[in-house]
Amino acid sequence: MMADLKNLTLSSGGSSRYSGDEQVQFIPGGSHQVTIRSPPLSLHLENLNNAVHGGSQNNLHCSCNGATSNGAAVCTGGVLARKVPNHSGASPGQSKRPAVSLTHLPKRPPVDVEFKNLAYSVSEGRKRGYKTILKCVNGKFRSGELTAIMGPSGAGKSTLMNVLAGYKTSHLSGSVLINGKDRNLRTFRKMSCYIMQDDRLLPHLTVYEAMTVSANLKLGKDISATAKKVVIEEIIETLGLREASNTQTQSLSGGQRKRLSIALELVNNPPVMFFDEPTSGLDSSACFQCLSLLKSLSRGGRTIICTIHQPSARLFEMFDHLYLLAEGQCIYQGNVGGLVPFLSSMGLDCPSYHNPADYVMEVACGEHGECVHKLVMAVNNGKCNNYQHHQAAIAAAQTVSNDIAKESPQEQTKPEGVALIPNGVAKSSTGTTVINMPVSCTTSLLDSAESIEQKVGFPTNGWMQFWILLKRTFMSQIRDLTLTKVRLISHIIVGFLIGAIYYDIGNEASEVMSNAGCVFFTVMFLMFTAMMPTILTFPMEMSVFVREHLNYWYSVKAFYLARTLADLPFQMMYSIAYVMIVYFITSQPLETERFLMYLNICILTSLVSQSIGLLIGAAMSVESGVFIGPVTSVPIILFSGFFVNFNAVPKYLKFLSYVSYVRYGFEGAMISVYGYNRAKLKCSEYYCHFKSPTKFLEQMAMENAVYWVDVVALLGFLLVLRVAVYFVLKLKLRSLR
Ligand SMILES: Nc1ncnc2c1ncn2[C@@H]1O[C@H](COP(=O)(O)OP(=O)(O)OP(=O)(O)O)[C@@H](O)[C@H]1O
Repeated sequence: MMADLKNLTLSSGGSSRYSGDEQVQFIPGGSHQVTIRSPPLSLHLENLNNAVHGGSQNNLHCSCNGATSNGAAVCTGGVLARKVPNHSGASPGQSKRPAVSLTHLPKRPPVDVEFKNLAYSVSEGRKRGYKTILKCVNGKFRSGELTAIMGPSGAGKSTLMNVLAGYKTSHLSGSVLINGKDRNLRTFRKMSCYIMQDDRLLPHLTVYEAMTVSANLKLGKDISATAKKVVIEEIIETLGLREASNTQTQSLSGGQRKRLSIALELVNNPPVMFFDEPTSGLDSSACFQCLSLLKSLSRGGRTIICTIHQPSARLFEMFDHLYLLAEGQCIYQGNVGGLVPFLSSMGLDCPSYHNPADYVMEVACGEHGECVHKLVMAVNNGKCNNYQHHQAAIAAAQTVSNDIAKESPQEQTKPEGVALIPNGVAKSSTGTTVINMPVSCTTSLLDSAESIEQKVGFPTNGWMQFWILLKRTFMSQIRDLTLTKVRLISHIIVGFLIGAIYYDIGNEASEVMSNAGCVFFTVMFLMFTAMMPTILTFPMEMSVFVREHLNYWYSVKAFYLARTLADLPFQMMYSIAYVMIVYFITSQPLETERFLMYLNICILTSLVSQSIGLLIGAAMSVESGVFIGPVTSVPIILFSGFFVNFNAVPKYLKFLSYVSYVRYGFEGAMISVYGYNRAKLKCSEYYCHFKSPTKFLEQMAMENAVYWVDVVALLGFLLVLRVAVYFVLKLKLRSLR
């Protein structure tokens, strides 16, 4: 079908106002039908062409020939045929949706990123020393350009991008210059963003809620709520997320997730945007849309840098600038069009009809001989200097326009069954391919008069960050079925089950051992139900935290405090539900004081367990955590005082009893029900050895135990573990550098 499209040439003409009703249908060979929504005439030709085809691969020069009349031109076999009106409900008098453009984003200056003699190594252990990943590379990524960093697997693409984004700072030599000046990492991190390959989003927030959190955190309190709303609306509209704005992120498609990731970062209008493999996991149509969006962003004056593996010829041509790496060295840098001539000049002729991106990857992998060294030398000797400047950059600098692809007003009147995707291609149920042209193109996003020097620090103060994150975490928890409803229900069901098993034994002298088992099970149950879900869920929250923190949304402190506090009421609710059911069904002493003591110790035990879950979740992956969590619990349980009497533990192992927090939980719970001179128990058998609760406590080696000591010990564990988690988070962030 693309071959047929090559002959289609529409030339510009008509009135100066885009009616929103025009469409040209093209039927090559009669089997396919392409509907091209016409753009406003003010649209830059190149942008238009790029947005539709990502370059000139098919030599399709689209402009609007007669497209201003209320009709459609139908081409059969490449010949324009009769125009038919777009009758999909648009009446002449119908009010049109105004073209939406990003006019309300904060003004930012254009930023060029340059690097000189950049070398980066990683330690491979004491014996093996350092491995050099980047070997003295130089380059410059300009504003207004869409730059691709390409190279074979392991060439150092991600490393170069991480270094430029400021995510890797140790074992680094050389310099990174921002608009010709040495990079100040803190200010640079504020003016750039990094969109990772895997879209790390909180699953239970809707698109709009996620955008609101981003705007509240990134725009600060100087901007009013109304202004923030305008920014959010604009971005949602512009990135084609309007229909999904009330959809939870877990239900978004791959392309929508990618666009949301971009939208979240676009809120404060960063002049530099890094993308790690933005097209991975997307189908060819979504890849095209994604790159069209990136290209549009670059045309707004931004510096867009992305790593990409092996783009199709169509996608490859969408890039303005190419930076090729092989074995940690640069083998080409310059505009995309210059690649083939450069390789030719080096005796490497790309065959006709061969994707240059494929060819250069073969070259970089050594499939055409050992030529990497030769290319590196040529680049170092300035042989690619002729291919440095790209027409697009110059055009962008002149127009400084934001031509982010937009839904055309026609979308309001789109035929049923046609899924329109802004700035891209959509398939209708009838097999018609619809290409949406951008309609908004005239907004300056970047202000070169702005200084790149900015205030250091987060956009919002610590308390505000804490408050926003607290609300967000709370909302996420409430909506998380597994985390809240299923946990609550399981606590209630198990509570009744245990109640049924140990029914009415709390005041029975002949059942004291069974009752101790009931108390011990309570502590164990609360321990595992608090720890394991945390081990499973916290790593996912961590990945979102890492992305947002590294993109300078908020501090570690604010995140951690909010996460810790948001969890408290839920954890307490589960424990209260379980303890209330079991306590009363099993007929434990009906004294308020004892009940509150029992409940208090159970809640504390569950909070300590949860802290261990946080520690494990913060320090390691889910796979390791689900093994380490239960395994480390074994000695803790063993020395709890239920299986082995404290007095029976060998002296050299006694310290393990002191570090077993379950011991304090179990001891405190036992004292709550049997301590404090509880009256003699009733005996319904001929002889009951433990009629006196004190005697039973002696048997359990708990006669000298003090309830408040257990409480203080558990509080101590809680405090130490929570502080430890904070430092593990900090260390984790440091280890990423
Ligand atoms: N911490 C590390 N320790 C040892 N080697 C490392 C470390 N980080 C990266 N490397 C190595 O550095 C090289 C470059 O890695 P990088 O991830 O930058 O490659 P890449 O070009 O992005 O590859 P891919 O396309 O497969 O993602 C690889 O050989 C990798 O094994």
